[in-house]
Amino acid sequence: MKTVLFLRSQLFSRPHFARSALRRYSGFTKPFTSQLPTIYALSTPAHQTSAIAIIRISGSLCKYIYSQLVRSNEKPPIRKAILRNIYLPTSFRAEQLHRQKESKLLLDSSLLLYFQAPHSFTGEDVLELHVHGGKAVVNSILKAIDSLHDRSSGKDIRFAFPGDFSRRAFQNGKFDLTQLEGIKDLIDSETESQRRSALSSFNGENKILFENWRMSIIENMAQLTAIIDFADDNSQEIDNTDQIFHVVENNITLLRDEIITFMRKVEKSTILQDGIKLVLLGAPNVGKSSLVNNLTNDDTSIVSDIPGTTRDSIDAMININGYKVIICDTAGIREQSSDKIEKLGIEKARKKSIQSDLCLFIVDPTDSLKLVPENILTHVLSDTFKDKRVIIVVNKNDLVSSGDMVKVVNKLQIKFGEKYPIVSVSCKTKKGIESLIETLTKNFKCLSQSNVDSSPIIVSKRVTEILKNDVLYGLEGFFSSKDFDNDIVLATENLKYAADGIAKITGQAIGIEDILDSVFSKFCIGK
Ligand SMILES: Nc1nc2c(ncn2[C@@H]2O[C@H](COP(=O)(O)OP(=O)(O)OP(=O)(O)O)[C@@H](O)[C@H]2O)c(=O)[nH]1
Repeated sequence: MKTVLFLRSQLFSRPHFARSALRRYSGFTKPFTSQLPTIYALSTPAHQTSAIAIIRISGSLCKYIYSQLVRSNEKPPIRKAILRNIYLPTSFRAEQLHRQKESKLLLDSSLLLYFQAPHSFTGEDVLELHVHGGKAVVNSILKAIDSLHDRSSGKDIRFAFPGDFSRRAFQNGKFDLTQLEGIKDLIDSETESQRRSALSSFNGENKILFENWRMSIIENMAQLTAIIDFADDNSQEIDNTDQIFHVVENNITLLRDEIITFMRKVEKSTILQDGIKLVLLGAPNVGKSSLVNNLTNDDTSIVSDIPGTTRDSIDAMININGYKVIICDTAGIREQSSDKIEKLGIEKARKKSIQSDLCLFIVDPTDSLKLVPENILTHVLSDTFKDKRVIIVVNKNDLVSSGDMVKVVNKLQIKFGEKYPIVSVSCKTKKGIESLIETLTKNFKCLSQSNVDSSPIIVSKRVTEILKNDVLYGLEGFFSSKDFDNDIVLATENLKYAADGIAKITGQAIGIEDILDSVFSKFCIGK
């Protein structure tokens, strides 16, 4: 019976911290973080001059700070922007008075916004100062807030640590960890596709999904626990133990498959964060560097009519139609090269093209005899290139007639078959560049999405590791209990391991301080 009690207590008594931390703050009690110091930080980039800079303050001393800075006993209006003069606070002024003769030292005239707990990002009182973005203005106001710290009179005010505001939002149940990581990803997004893929975490879609998974595991654990209960209770019999186990097994199989599909989607989407590796390959002088420059709108590569100008691979991070792309211009591959450095460059070009996600093979149609050099044909048709995405780009279409272009395309189709799309462009006139970008975008979509309709999903490395090492590990452990004659206790233990894993992801687990430290240390100050 001991086992049953153990399982039940594990099953039905949720971690106290998790329950209290995630319970939506009702507004009738103080925020869970009310005992913590009031924090402040510059929430816009530091050490930069801008029209406006935003200083954010969160905690129970917001109103006090407000009254000291505006030198008024009025209450700040809630969620209403107001223009106020900001002065050096009295405490600070006292030590400065011998230098400054004015009775009120004006620091700035700023827009102020006050959010009353719990209706703020952190769940605490929050005061935002939209000050003029000069370094001196910002520094003087930060110093002024700092001067109000006086622990002896209970005025505990300190500069925020990285991720402090988000941590409080989590502690007050405003967001779960996946949502906060989503906000971080959203802020870090450099391209449109990254922004879109951060949304599933940010808008709470993933949170709901993970919670459903956890509830499903717990429900199945409950069914198994019932078997243990009945088995121990001699007065009742349970004949269909195997049947119940079978139902649970089916449920867990479906869940495991769902999690694996989710992880595949995430894996595909990571390419959006890392950048799609696009390599340009071709004989010397076909226009590789010109194409890089056309796609980047920049002079990233040196363009010259001397064959072999690019002797090494050049990487550049560019944004093509909302996708982060690491474009690599390589040394032109030619059969005979006596130059040692050029030879090394050619070898590197081959390697880079093998490691790429997508390869653009550029050809020059003006010399149909040298259209596809033998060594390049062998390379592209080799086994290492078997599953590679390749687009054949016929450059310099301004130099050939449309009739000749048809012949060139036919010739390419004979050599490569119908496997690769062929796009004709001119880096000189820009004709066809739009259509090439369209073809590229279609390929980027396929590379980053499991199917065209599904949106890419980005979750943190922390989440994928827990899904793999805890959740799937626990579920696999459940299946292995079959080898032990459907050992129900072992099966339930494994399911619990998986459920606890999900609790770690969302932040519902006991002893999550370490997890919190690791998550929020990656945030910036002021976030
Ligand atoms: N007419 C015309 N000339 C082009 C076009 N694209 C490139 N060129 C010219 O072709 C020459 C070679 O261009 P690059 O871009 O340096 O060629 P590359 O393939 O990078 O050359 P390597 O560095 O030798 O491998 C330059 O003189 C370019 O101006 C085009 O579309 N039309």
